Amino acid sequence: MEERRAGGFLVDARRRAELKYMKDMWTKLVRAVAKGLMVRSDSRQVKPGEAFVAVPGVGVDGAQYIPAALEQGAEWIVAVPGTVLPEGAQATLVEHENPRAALGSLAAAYFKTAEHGMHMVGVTGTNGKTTITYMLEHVLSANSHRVGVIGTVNCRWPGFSVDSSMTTPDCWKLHEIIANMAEAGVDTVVMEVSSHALDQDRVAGIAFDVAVLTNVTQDHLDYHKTMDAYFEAKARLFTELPRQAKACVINVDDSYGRRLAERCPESVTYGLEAAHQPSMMGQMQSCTSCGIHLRVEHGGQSWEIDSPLIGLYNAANLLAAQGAALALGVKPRGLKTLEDFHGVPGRLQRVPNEKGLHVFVDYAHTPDALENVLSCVRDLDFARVLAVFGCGGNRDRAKRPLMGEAVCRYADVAVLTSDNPRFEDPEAIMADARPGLTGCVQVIEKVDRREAIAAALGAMLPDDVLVIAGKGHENYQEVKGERHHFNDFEVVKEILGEAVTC
Ligand SMILES: CC(=O)N[C@H]1[C@@H](OP(=O)(O)OP(=O)(O)OC[C@H]2O[C@@H](n3ccc(=O)[nH]c3=O)[C@H](O)[C@@H]2O)O[C@H](CO)[C@@H](O)[C@@H]1O[C@H](C)C(=O)N[C@@H](C)C(=O)N[C@H](CCC(=O)O)C(=O)O
Ligand SMILES: Nc1ncnc2c1ncn2[C@@H]1O[C@H](COP(=O)(O)OP(=O)(O)OP(=O)(O)O)[C@@H](O)[C@H]1O
Ligand SMILES: N[C@H](CCC[C@H](N)C(=O)O)C(=O)O
Repeated sequence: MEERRAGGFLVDARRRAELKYMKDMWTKLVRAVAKGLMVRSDSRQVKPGEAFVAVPGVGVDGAQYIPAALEQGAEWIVAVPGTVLPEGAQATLVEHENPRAALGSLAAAYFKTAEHGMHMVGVTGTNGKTTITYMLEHVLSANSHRVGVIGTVNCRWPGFSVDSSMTTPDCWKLHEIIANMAEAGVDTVVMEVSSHALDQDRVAGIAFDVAVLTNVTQDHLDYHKTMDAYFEAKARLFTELPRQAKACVINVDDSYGRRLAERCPESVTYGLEAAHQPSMMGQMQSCTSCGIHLRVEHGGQSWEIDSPLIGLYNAANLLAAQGAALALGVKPRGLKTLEDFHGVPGRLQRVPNEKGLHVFVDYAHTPDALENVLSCVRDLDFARVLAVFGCGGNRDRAKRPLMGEAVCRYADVAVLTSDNPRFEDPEAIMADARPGLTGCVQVIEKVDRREAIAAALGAMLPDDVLVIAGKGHENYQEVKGERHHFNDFEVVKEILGEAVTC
């Protein structure tokens, strides 16, 4: 047998022939998919003649469903090297080191993703993704782009909107949405890219023109285990070919942002702190309950933005949106349209009421977000700060006491309750958060979220402010796999005995 040394390994002729065969089969499969062959990653959906990609899942290995896919009539199986099809199987096996990435390539071939010629913008980071996508949609639409948005709240384009169940949809679905957007005449897609999605190659097959990093603070350690692994998942959007974006917009006020910027020397770096020498520098002229007045310097030019949004973190979000818009060719004078941007549903959204109470609904569900939103209202002209919060079940347990600490630091009254307990015991989740509340001025605990909101409203005095955190736009409470209708905004209005008008 002929043997040759290659890259330090012994490669025999048979293996080389096998590799060539696999490459040919892969090319044949991609061609067939480009012509309309359907690909499934769920065996239950396979129809005769189709292809099945066996994805090594987080919970279960898709390879165990190969026999089921064959029974359903799959004629192509894509699986990791070393997979053996059951005896007598008629299907063609195509080996791929990374079936999730293979699924992305096949989806791109099926939906002709690269041919649409759309601008693709990906926004990642622990907090601020949704806010920035809304800002970008606003400024780009005002500058003659036809924008489609994919994110936590919904997936939308002019004349169409559907609620989301995930921040970043599964790979095949994502390519399908992009194809639908192209058909509807969208020229720019602005999407949130979660760390889960990056880790699971849900954005495989998509070439980003612009990538934005907002910040990396504690969340999702149940999944990523360490902050470093969490950061590396996010970094894939910026540094890993072929996902690598052409223009990178990075927040260097954040320490992980600074780390990422070192790996992306050409990036637009933004920040509010001169010490970090951002290429796009924001200088706060004022930040009050009336809004933000921001001066921006970039590329030898400077301009000012007067935004009705409140909170220092929104100044950072405005910088991110501007950096991405500039990268897409918007001129500084076109950025002025951000002054008419009035906010995102469920993000520091006021609940107007006849009693004149200062009540806000917000989506803060991480320690950093709570810190940001509560410090923001603390600095405004209210008397006491009251905060209702809970921690999500089947998510990062380690963030729970830290969320409590963040609330304790800024709230005079902390109201601990439930927020999507999922498959966990809500009382046990509250017990995890409780240690963070030691030393709080006043703590109220109510496992039932409606009762918690009622208690907080009942404890309010006229000049107080109440932030109901964690659910934002969500209209459900998820318990044991079931979503029960629940919306903080509506619940406040119901408790106050008022009709919901917006
Ligand atoms: C924990 C997690 O992230 N799970 C994601 C993961 O699922 P998985 O790998 O565990 O899939 P699995 O259920 O084990 O199945 C493995 C494979 O076997 C296949 N299968 C399964 C059963 C069967 O009979 N036949 C069959 O072929 C499945 O179709 C799958 O391809 O891969 C799936 C496909 O992409 C995702 O839908 C799924 O997201 C679940 C639903 C989820 O809730 N994820 C959350 C945590 C999430 O991703 N959240 C982020 C937002 C985070 C944030 O920033 O706040 C998001 O982007 O939404
Ligand atoms: N730049 C920011 N830095 C820190 N906190 C922020 C920032 N922007 C928004 N927040 C806080 O985080 C909450 C969630 O904001 P947003 O929905 O924009 O983030 P997200 O990254 O999309 O969150 P998710 O990944 O859970 O969908 C807001 O309600 C606010 O409390
Ligand atoms: N995308 C986030 C949303 C959390 C929202 C909050 N209400 C919760 O349930 O913890 C997650 O799935 O972790």
